[in-house]
Amino acid sequence: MKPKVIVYKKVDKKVLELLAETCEIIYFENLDSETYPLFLNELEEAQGLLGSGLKVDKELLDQAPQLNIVCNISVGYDNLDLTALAERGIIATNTPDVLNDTVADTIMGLILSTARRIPELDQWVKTGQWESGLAEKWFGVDVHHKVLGIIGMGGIGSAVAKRAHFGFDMDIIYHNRSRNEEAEDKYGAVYCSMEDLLKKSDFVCLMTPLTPDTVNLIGKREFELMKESAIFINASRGKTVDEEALIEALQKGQIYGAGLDVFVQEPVEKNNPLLSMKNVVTLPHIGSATYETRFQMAMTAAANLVKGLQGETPPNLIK
Ligand SMILES: NC(=O)C1=CN([C@@H]2O[C@H](COP(=O)(O)OP(=O)(O)OC[C@H]3O[C@@H](n4cnc5c(N)ncnc54)[C@H](OP(=O)(O)O)[C@@H]3O)[C@@H](O)[C@H]2O)C=CC1
Ligand SMILES: O=CC(=O)O
Repeated sequence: MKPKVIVYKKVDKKVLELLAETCEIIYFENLDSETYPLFLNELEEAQGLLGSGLKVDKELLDQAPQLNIVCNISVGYDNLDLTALAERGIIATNTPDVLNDTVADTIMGLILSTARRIPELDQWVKTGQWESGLAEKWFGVDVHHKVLGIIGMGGIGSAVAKRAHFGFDMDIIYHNRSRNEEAEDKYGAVYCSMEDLLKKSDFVCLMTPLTPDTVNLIGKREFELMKESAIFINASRGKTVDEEALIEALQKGQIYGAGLDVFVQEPVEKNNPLLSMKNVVTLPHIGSATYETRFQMAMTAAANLVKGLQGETPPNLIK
């Protein structure tokens, strides 16, 4: 008998075909108030779970006595309670690397659109306000030849460094808990302390995972250390930043602007002050959201699931 797996996210039919070779699939294109109770019913017998964003905690796992493997269609896995999974002998996987270039493109987009005020000027043109030459008050700031500080020089951070170094002649500085010699060799990235990075960077790009160590990694003190001309970019997770402190730093003019793909609460609350700031560019967590990359991520997750259920070590096992 084929093992039963639940796919709880819309995926390409090729992904379902791959899974169908070895699994019985219960498919929910998304989980909402209507489908969630049905999902819970199926969980009772499920041996595998494939999707993204679902909070997999003790409470959920108590309803999944047959579960062997949880496969995230994402590189981040802060939605998983790894201790609860380990206690039950359930393995988990993610999808690193396949999304690095796409997320790095999104980050470069945030850097450029914040520095050059692209969304603001787009609105200015479309609302018929372009009636004469461009006054200086609409000027932006340069990106090229500036200092880019990357906090979290991993897969995505390195792909950002590559673009910034080769494409924009930027000087790259970075902070991790350990050195990334490959990024140093390839992109001339210079390792520095967090404090130095914050003081020296024209663009501060946060790209760490969300872990107990990185909750509110950037807060009041960190914004105070940044240059007044600094642009802060976050595409990691909303909770790596103290959002109140970010709002305050922007309101006080402690930093020049921010480009944000992630928020503490997603979807972001309509009354979040960040949404009414002209010097803040916001995106709805689209880092990896291209057809090609989401397809690759789902295929990677499916390959992990198949291997795991065959009793082999999946390629992207979370340790
Ligand atoms: N906006 C979006 O759509 C997306 C967001 N993401 C987010 O980006 C995160 C990073 O992804 P990825 O680059 O693949 O991950 P990697 O694991 O490749 O890189 C993470 C980097 O963060 C560093 N890091 C971890 N903890 C700390 C810390 N406490 N202080 C300083 N540096 C730290 C690590 O270095 P070291 O261990 O040496 O400290 C590592 O270099 C994901 O976990 C996810 O949350 C990912 C994809 C899309
Ligand atoms: O946020 C997306 C991810 O892949 O992690």
